Amino acid sequence: MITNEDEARDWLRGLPECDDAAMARLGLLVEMLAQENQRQNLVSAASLDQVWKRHIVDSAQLLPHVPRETTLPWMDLGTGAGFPGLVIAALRPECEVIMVESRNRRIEWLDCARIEMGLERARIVGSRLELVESQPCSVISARAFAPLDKLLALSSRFSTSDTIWLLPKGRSASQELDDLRNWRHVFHVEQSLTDPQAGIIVGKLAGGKGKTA
Ligand SMILES: C[S@@+](CC[C@H](N)C(=O)[O-])C[C@H]1O[C@@H](n2cnc3c(N)ncnc32)[C@H](O)[C@@H]1O
Repeated sequence: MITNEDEARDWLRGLPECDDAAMARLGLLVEMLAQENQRQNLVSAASLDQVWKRHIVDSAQLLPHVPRETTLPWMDLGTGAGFPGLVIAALRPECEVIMVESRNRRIEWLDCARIEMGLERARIVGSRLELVESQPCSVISARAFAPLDKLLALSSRFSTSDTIWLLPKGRSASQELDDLRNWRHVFHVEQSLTDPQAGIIVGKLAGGKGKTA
């Protein structure tokens, strides 16, 4: 278990994706986030003191659940301050990472951070998710975006039967799975990949799109 910022950075350096350039991109993100947080409330002040552990590692821990050969796009829903989308893009800059965000100031921040970090293949889609054109994605992630049933209803149209859904839910993970209603029989949690400690729900939708709620 990671207890402090040094351990968080050490954990990151252990990832196969985390070379010096990736670490530099993440360092830049942390610096820019601290500055921008004085202008707009991107993350809580308390979590900014532990930004490597609470946000960077919390985002990066999704990567080991995606086989390296997976052909992306990776779509991140409600990216907000950049989590997990910007962290994934910093660690896999060769991949197309699509970040969907609806709030104007956050869209501006995400685009500015993307440019400063040199993430040419990452894309910010500044729109409500409901209005985004459908396209199949290999990975769909969402942190603190919506309860599971609503999240699946909003975004199943981006899923195929191979799409890996990565949903960091923390302590509410098992409760959210218990509360699944409309999607209970089509959303399959890949038990072998479920990490109860981190509270990440890893799953697939049977037949791609499930039942519309
Ligand atoms: C609680 S924040 C979480 C941000 C980030 N994923 C994180 O974990 O730090 C949820 C974000 O989703 C965005 N959002 C909410 N509803 C949305 C929608 N329908 N389409 C796109 N973005 C949305 C909000 O503007 C906000 O930035």
